[in-house]
Amino acid sequence: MSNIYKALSIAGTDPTGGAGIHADLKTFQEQRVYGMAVITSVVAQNTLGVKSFEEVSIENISEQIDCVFEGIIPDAVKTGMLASQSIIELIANKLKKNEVKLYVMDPVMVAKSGHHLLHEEAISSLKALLIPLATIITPNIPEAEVIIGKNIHTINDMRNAAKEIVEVYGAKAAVIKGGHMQGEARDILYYNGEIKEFSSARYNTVNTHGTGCTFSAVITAELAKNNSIEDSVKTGKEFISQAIQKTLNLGKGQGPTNHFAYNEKNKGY
Ligand SMILES: Nc1ncnc2c1ncn2[C@@H]1O[C@H](COP(=O)(O)OP(=O)(O)O)[C@@H](O)[C@H]1O
Ligand SMILES: Cc1ncc(COP(=O)(O)O)c(N)n1
Repeated sequence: MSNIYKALSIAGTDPTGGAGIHADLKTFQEQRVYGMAVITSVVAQNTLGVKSFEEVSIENISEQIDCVFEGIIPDAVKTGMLASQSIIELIANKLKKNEVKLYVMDPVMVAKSGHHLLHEEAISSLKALLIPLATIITPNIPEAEVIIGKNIHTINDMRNAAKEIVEVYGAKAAVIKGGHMQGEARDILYYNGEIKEFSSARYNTVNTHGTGCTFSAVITAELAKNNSIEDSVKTGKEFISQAIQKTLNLGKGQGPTNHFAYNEKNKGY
């Protein structure tokens, strides 16, 4: 058997399997990376929206993380829904203590259904404590606006935001996702002083629940396999475009994406 690469997701749950930890583990598996998960928050949600969530205690999250690092050291770590300031503080300490070198930060703030998944007062610690640790941060447009405190209307605004998040807030790379714009779905990467763009057609579907989770999980899996930041984003974009285009049409509201589609196209299974 070839080398086994391992990835860890630290995030919230989705019992219907479209977003959060569930989407991340499916994605790691599709990308042939051994998947692990630490749960920060148990969310009651489905394709119609979020009903409620309960945060896991700090003590328990801390022990979950210690259990992972005691036994199986991940090659890359991603974070998704972190819910509170104290969880953010804990995760920042654990990432530092365990000398995590490849860290993908999906700064989850508000679900597509409109429900807040991060307490407002936690945003300043997210910026101060986690962004400087990130190998790459993957905000959507509303999240990037909150981070930089400016509105984003154009592709040029997206380029400036990606640059600012790296140069001012301290991430190594930033990719601003264009799912919330009109026209082509264009994502903008700023890394190493350069802007790179990744585009696809915009598919006319409501089934985009968990797109950001899945996209950042692909990037995490690809980084875990020692791929470059740019190649990892490119694969993330190809994976998510297929997953949106070949919709599964599940649920009564905003359905999940199709995690099978990328490998069905590329590997024939
Ligand atoms: N309707 C769509 N058609 C094609 N790509 C899309 C569509 N919606 C989102 N994407 C892509 O999915 C990824 C996730 O983007 P986005 O929806 O902005 O993230 P989030 O789930 O965090 O809000 C990005 O690569 C984005 O360009
Ligand atoms: C646990 C969890 N994490 C993240 C999202 C965001 O996904 P989306 O914005 O597509 O609803 C979510 N709904 N649930």
